[in-house]
Amino acid sequence: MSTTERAPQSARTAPSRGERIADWTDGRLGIYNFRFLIRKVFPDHWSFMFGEMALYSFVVLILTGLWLTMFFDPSMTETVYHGSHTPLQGIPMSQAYASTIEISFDVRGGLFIRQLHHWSALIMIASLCVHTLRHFLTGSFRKPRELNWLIGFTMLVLVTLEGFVGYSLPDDLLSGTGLRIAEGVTLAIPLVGTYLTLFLFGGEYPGNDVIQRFYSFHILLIPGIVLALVTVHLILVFYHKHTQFRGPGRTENNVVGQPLMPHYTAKAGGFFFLVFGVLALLAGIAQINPVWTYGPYRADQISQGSQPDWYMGFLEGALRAMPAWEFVLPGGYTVNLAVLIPAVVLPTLMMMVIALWPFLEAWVTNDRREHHLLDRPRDHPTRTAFGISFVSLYLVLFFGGANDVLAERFHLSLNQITWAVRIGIFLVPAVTYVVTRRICLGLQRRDRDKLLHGRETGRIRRLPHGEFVEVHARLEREQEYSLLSRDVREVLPAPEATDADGVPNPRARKEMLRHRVSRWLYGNQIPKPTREEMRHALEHLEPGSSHGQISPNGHGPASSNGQVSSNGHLTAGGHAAAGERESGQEVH
Ligand code: HEM
Ligand code: HEM
Repeated sequence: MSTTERAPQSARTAPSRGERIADWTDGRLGIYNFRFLIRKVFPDHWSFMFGEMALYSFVVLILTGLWLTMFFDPSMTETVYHGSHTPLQGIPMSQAYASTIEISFDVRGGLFIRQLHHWSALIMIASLCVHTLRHFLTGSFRKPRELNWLIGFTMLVLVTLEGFVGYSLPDDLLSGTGLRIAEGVTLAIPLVGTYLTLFLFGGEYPGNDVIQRFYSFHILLIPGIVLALVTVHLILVFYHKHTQFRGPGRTENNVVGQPLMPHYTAKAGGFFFLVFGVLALLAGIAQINPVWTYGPYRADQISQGSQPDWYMGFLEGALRAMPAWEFVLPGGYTVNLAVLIPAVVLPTLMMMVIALWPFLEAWVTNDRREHHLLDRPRDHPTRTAFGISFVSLYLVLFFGGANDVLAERFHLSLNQITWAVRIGIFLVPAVTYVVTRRICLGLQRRDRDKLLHGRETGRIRRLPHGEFVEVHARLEREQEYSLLSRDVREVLPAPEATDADGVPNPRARKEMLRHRVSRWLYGNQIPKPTREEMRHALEHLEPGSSHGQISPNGHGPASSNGQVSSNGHLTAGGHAAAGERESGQEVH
């Protein structure tokens, strides 16, 4: 029985308008059940902002794209230009091109919105590349995020395609040149190439349909799929919770950061306007895709010196570097290696490597644990070296795509540049791989050194026999803890060819392969100092300044900037509680 007496009707205050609205909405949508989201915790790290940048650019793309649909006419029907841009007066062109010129010169704010749309596309794809690289280098793709990695990867491919389809729409000379290449590449795909070309172009190139078809893909199909995938992607980020870098108070079982309301929402909101502002500034002052200078597409002309958008540069470079190889199969079927290898096989291989890497790593390590703590790139020298050498290959191909511009600007021979690119494709990634790996191992060695020999204090001490030495002090406990908590993977043991009874091991070949790949990934690492080594080292080091104690269970001191853990508790003194993931238990 309740002992609380009901307040008289007159003493109860009437619910405010806000409460009434909240009550009404809750009655229909059950929003009160989602109140736990308010305490959802987001860790803080600058590298997490690239995903947000991509997201905000996507929002700008949708808004500006909607606006452009009101003025753009995706028709290839020929018209004669009579608008306000005098150099094009009286020139026959498609309505798509004429409407793009009209958007640029006659629609109020048109050029700004077109440029905003284009700049957002460039920045979105650039942020996505950095976003992908950061996930790769920190190992955030490991269990349970493999599926989210695949979803992200699909979006990367789709958004790149969306960009290409987008800048094909204005039907100017540059877009037509790109479309001509796309047609050649589609035709070179064995078996299905001709059918695909027919589907895209509706007949002999350039046909009358391609712009109309690309338009449907561009404004409906691709953005629709990307929007759906982004939603699932973000729901999964919420569901898995964010990863975080190792540090005091951070474990595989908690998330330390700031809650969604009000901190994260305020920060994310501010960041949206920052991204929007920078994009608007670029659109306002930096010219992009001046289609009126290229002229309308004509099949007997190609655009000279103009370049595709940056994200297509690597494909163009691969095509330009490839020798003109082809052979004819019995029956008269020509296999065009000059196009097939650089534009189909190479990008497919590159994409497969990105998409399947998480599964390769999981298979090699036989690791079925969940990972919520991120690796520092140096702690995985082989993975990091592989990722950076991949980027270097991308860059070589990218510069190869600009071989004509480079030749003209630097007064070099086009053939020499092409040969440099051909050699560079093999040499640069190999050298980058070796150098990056050595740098990572060097950094690991430096970390070990800092742990065992402390940090330099800048204070010189004179010993009784006259020698001068610099005093080394113990690292700060937080840093010491972060360095010591590094996850060192073991190389899988080589399998025995036979068991104790001499029976051959049927899985020996598979296990040997696994052993070799794991040796490649995890072999030759710099070991962490052992407990004994640390104890010995600390006896000789001056005690450093400390902001906390390393707890006996090795969790280290909690962070001291007033952060909360996933269970939303803020512990006394502003220290974060290392609660169990979502369970609300405290470990400390
Ligand atoms: C990831 C999303 C998107 C990307 C990467 C993208 C990219 C592009 C690019 C690079 C262009 C060429 C712009 C230029 O003329 O210089 C373009 C044109 C266009 N886009 Fe998008 N876009 C995206 C989404 C959308 C959406 C959602 C819509 C409509 C709802 C849209 C509508 C248009 C229209 C109408 C044009 C032709 C007008 C023009 O060329 O100025 N876009 N897009
Ligand atoms: C339209 C494209 C994309 C958008 C809007 C997007 C957005 C985001 C955002 C806002 C986050 C949370 C913040 C962060 O960790 O950076 C995130 C996390 C994540 N993204 Fe993406 N992303 C996209 C594409 C990709 C791509 C291309 C990949 C990888 C191939 C990827 C893999 C991931 C993973 C694995 C996470 C979870 C990481 C963690 O919890 O630390 N995403 N994404």
